[in-house]
Amino acid sequence: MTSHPYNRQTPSVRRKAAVAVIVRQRRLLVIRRSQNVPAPGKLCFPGGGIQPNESEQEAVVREIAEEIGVSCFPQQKIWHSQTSWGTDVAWWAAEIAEDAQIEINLDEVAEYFWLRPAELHAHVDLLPSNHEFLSAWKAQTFTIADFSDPFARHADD
Ligand SMILES: Nc1nc2c([nH]c(=O)n2[C@@H]2O[C@H](COP(=O)(O)OP(=O)(O)OP(=O)(O)O)[C@@H](O)[C@H]2O)c(=O)[nH]1
Repeated sequence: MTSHPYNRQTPSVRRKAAVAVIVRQRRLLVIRRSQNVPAPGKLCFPGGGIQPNESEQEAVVREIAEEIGVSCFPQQKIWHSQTSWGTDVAWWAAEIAEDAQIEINLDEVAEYFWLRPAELHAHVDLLPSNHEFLSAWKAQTFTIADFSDPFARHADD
């Protein structure tokens, strides 16, 4: 038996999740998970499980409202993966208003940051499945609009 935080899931039930990749000035909106949820203290994108009869976009909108208190606008599905613990994850590029006031829900989120992709990739607390996402982005498996060459040093960094 391993002690993986997601091992509480029944193997026969394939969970589905959707997350929001929100970019501002070449930085990604990242949350640190609270101590009350699985994988406490890990860094990841806002998002969560898709409920029955809910689309991926609807799940993104609901989870972002619940976790960081803002309206979000899913733009494009950029990637899809399956975690080592058997969850299907849909990765959505999404936007929030420039003047959106982020208010985290402390039950679920300990803090939030805007991080460059390279900073996130190197972060010791990054959720393992998000390493795979960043590696796939680096390998240009997918692209994100207005954010080409995400791992290159940039004059504004
Ligand atoms: N929120 C979030 N979940 C992610 C990311 N990457 C990733 O593999 N996941 C996986 O997606 C699944 C849903 O995450 P979650 O634990 O935030 O969802 P949730 O709050 O709805 O959990 P629950 O359905 O048990 O209440 C988990 O298996 C989680 O590990 C990410 O960047 N953000």
